[in-house]
Amino acid sequence: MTDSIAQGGLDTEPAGSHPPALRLTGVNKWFGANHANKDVSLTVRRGSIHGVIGENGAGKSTIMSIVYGYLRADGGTVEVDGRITDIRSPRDAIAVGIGMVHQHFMLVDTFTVVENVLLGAEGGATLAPGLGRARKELERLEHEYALDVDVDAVVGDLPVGLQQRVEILKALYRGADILILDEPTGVLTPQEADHLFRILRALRNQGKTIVIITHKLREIMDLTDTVTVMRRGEVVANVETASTSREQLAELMVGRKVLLRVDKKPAEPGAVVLDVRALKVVDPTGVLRVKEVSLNVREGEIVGIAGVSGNGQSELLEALAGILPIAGGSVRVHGEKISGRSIYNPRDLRRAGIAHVPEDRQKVGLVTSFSASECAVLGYQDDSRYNGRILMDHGAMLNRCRAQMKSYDVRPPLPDLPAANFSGGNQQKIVLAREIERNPDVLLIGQPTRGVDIGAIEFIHRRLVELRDAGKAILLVSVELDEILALSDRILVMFDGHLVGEIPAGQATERRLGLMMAGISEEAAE
Ligand SMILES: Nc1ncnc2c1ncn2[C@@H]1O[C@H](COP(=O)(O)OP(=O)(O)OP(=O)(O)O)[C@@H](O)[C@H]1O
Repeated sequence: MTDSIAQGGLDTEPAGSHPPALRLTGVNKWFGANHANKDVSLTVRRGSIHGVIGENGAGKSTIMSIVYGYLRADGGTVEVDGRITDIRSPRDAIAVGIGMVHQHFMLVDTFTVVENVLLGAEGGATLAPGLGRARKELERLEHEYALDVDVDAVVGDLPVGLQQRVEILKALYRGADILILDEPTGVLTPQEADHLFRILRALRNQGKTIVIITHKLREIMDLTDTVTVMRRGEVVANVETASTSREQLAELMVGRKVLLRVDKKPAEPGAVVLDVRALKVVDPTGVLRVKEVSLNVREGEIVGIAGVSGNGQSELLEALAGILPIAGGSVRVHGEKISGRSIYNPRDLRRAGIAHVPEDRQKVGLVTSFSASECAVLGYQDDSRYNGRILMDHGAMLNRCRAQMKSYDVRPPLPDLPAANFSGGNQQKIVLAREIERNPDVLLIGQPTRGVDIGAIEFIHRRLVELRDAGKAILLVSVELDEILALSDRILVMFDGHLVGEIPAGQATERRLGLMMAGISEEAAE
């Protein structure tokens, strides 16, 4: 390990230089017996972009929640601009110039951008005299950092990427010099992510300091100046980005070498298992989202659906999983028609051999107030293995959950912990374990590795390929082109509710897919 990688290796300050924007020294945090942050020390230079990476549950969100005053540390110091600061609440954090953009935005949908920004800020949203001044200041900030936000728009009408920029605007308006972003690209399309990075670079160039938590090594390499790597609550490295590589960071994160590509042999597809014809799906607001889509998935193949989010692929998956009603067309599994019943019931689908890993694990995949062991049998409650004659067999559920936690390396391996208390990636593993371990004939899987760390991605991808090699049919929806390219044997591209093309995996390139995803034919792009 080189000197620059040693812990605290970036901590040297030449005499006479500015103090760092942020310095943490020996910060500890316990949740009961769980030591979530162990003597965490890191330094962030003023006017730099600093990345924080680490496996799921490594303690990244916890340490940043301490900096922002959501959590109290059990020891250690936080210095802002060279001064030890006691941050007891987000209000204290804002007062010393720290802003935070969360994964789940904290905006009022029915308010305009200006109103949202003023909400909770000095004076409040209803003080009319402040409104005019605030609008001017917001317009100035919006313009200075090219945020492209209409300050009079109603927030609920804005796409996710713009809502995120409203959060940035809000933090800047409150005087943030240090901006912390927790997995900001998890919910963005690639285009939105590019825009966000341009904004972050502009902020840095104006002297702001950015701390970004992400799982994506490509983002770390493209964007950051320095990186902190965490593992199991500890800092294992503080490095200059220019002196490291994706491979080295992956190894530091996971503690072993990680395969950054999927190792798989060519598919040997068999008979058609899932056969979808002229499927139409209308969303709950009455909009036709899937427009006569036909596709099939055979035994032993992974079919990937690529597309910019919002083009109907999520609704397609949800309809096949029985969550959204089918407005037209047919779905057959092993030749037997399963659509068109009066009640389209997810339980019937499970009986037909379909398993589903939904895109939104928190809303659909789990009940976050339930324990992990309850979540591990969700949807399979009538299985005789867990269902006693009157009540659920708690012992059997615990054993099942423990076994799944072991084979999927869920941390912490505590079946009684509420699902809400697991980190995002570990929640995802709980859902995956439940659905994959059923050994389904058809697996419908949406965004399988969203928010999941690199070691777990390797694991999940390997599991999916094993399932394929065992002759199962897998339909994958992902907005991550890397993931689609790495896993799929055939790739279908969806645009505006239609399938606009099919490419065998060997012939797919990012450029070709990107054009099709944007609705541009290859001839037109030549
Ligand atoms: N409110 C809480 N109560 C109990 N344990 C918690 C709580 N919040 C976090 N933890 C635990 O603390 C540890 C660190 O979690 P944290 O969310 O900081 O991880 P992370 O590195 O941000 O993970 P991810 O990448 O999955 O978001 C985990 O073991 C987690 O289960």
